[in-house]
This record gives sequence, structure tokens and C-alpha cells, in this order.
Amino acid sequence: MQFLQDHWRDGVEILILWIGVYQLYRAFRATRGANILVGIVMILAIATSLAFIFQLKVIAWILTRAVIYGALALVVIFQPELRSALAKLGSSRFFTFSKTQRLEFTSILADSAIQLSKKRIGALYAIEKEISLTDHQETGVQLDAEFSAELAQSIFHTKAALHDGGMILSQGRVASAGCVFPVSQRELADRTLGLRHRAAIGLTEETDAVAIVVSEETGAISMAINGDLKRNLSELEFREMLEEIFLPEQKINEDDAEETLDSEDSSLDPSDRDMVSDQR
Ligand SMILES: Nc1ncnc2c1ncn2[C@@H]1O[C@H](COP(=O)(O)OP(=O)(O)OP(=O)(O)O)[C@@H](O)[C@H]1O
Repeated sequence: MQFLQDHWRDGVEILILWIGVYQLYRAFRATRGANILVGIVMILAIATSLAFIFQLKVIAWILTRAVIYGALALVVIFQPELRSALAKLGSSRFFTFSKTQRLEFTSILADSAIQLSKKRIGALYAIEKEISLTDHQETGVQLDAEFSAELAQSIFHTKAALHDGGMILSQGRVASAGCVFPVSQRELADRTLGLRHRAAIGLTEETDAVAIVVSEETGAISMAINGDLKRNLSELEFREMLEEIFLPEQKINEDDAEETLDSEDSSLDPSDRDMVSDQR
């Protein structure tokens, strides 16, 4: 009890610092310089700890000074990233959407891609998740428009000015269109994959976005996640994948319901079970 009375302030301080550092990290990991920054901080932290543990006084002294000047240098070097990271601090991302909003968004997205697929209109969607796609948005034309299947059709129509490139969906809205995504440099087993598909793979290698491609040539719908492209999805597979990603809680509920039904089935008398299966 005495310990708690003496040290509760330390606990509060650690908690505040932890929240602050975590929020900074969250904002920073959305930027391109994040990996470099994390690398530098890790090297410095390890080197400083080793210098203190082994009592390497001169190295420890140099490192502590280097940290101060290094921090200043980093602020200057990463000024653009810092600005956008700080701007995003505390901003909510896709998964803070209410379930109803996500349900509506998922259904519009599925309908929109399926319509384009039936009309053989080539399309590339990128749906932003935790990692910001602001840098990529800036390569196209910023729209901030309400997302609808009709708008997607107008944008990807071959005669439309913005049909070339990808559309970025952020917070359930069309953030921008005509965007250029990084093309994957990986050696892909399927050499027939063109630039649209490679751009979907490339973007999802670099970010946690979900990319959807509608092939102009075949109308096939493909989805890229973490650099992995699932090709030629059927309508059902496509809708199911979208639900798994954007409505995970619904998927869990469905699985639970199926399990309950299965267990009810298996608890039935064998003769009853025959009746149930006959009815199906
Ligand atoms: N880096 C990129 N970022 C976004 N979109 C791109 C990029 N490179 C190409 N595209 C889009 O892909 C189109 C060219 O697609 P291409 O035929 O090379 O690809 P594909 O993967 O074979 O697709 P499809 O099956 O639709 O033909 C371009 O017109 C452009 O709209």
C-alpha cells in the first residue's frame, strides 16, 4: 500500500509517456521516412545501452550528444513527414467507422467493381486502412467526393479524363482519382500481369491498403493484400473477401451461428438428423 502511495505518480507518468510515444509512432508509421527513423532510433538505443552497460564512457558521452544533435537533424531532414504525421495525429481511420457505414461502403464497393467487371471497364481501387495514402493521393486529382457505383463508373469510363491510374478511397469517400501507384518490382510467376495489376501489388507491398483490380481485358476481379494478388475472384468470393476485411465482426458472428447450427445438428437423434438433411 505504501509502495502504491509513493509511486502512483511514476505509473501515471509512464502511462502518459507510453501513450504519447505510441501515438507518435502511429502517426509516423504512415510516412515514408518511418522505417528509416525507427531504424536509426533502434541503433542509437542499442548502442547507448551497450555503452552504459559496459561502461564505455567516451562512447556513451558521444552518443548522448549525438542523440541531441541527431534529433535536431532528423526534425530538419524529415520535416515534410513530420508535418503530415503530426497532421494525422489522432485522425481516425477506416476501422473507426461505425458498422453501418462499413456495411454500406462494402456493399457499394462490391456493386461498383462487379458492374465495371460486367462492362469490361478497367479499374483500380485502393482502400486506405491504417497507413495513410496521402502521398499517393497527391499523384492524382483530389476529389473528396461521396463514393457511389455511378461515380466509379464515370471515373473509370475509358473516355473520362481520370480513368488512367487508381482511385483512392479513404474514410469511405473518394479521396482522389488518376493516382499513380508504385509498380511492384518483384519477379512475378505470371508474366501476363500488366501494369494495373502490378501497381495493385506494389501499393499493397508498401502499405496496408487493399487494392482491387478490374481487368479491362477479361473483366476479372482481383484483390491485392500485403503484396499478394488473389486473381479471378467469383462474385461470391469477392463479396466474402470484402466482408472478411471490412466487416470482420460480422464474419465471426456468421461463423458462430454456423457452429451453433452444426452443434445442434450433431446433438440431434440420428433419425432426426436424417430429417433435417432431407429438408436442406
Ligand atoms: N503505376 C500505376 N498506377 C496506377 N495505375 C496504373 C499504373 N500503371 C498503369 N496503370 C493503369 O493500368 C492501365 C494499363 O493497364 P495494363 O493493360 O498494362 O494492365 P493489366 O494489368 O494488363 O490490366 P488489364 O487486364 O486491365 O489490361 C493504364 O491505362 C493505367 O490506367
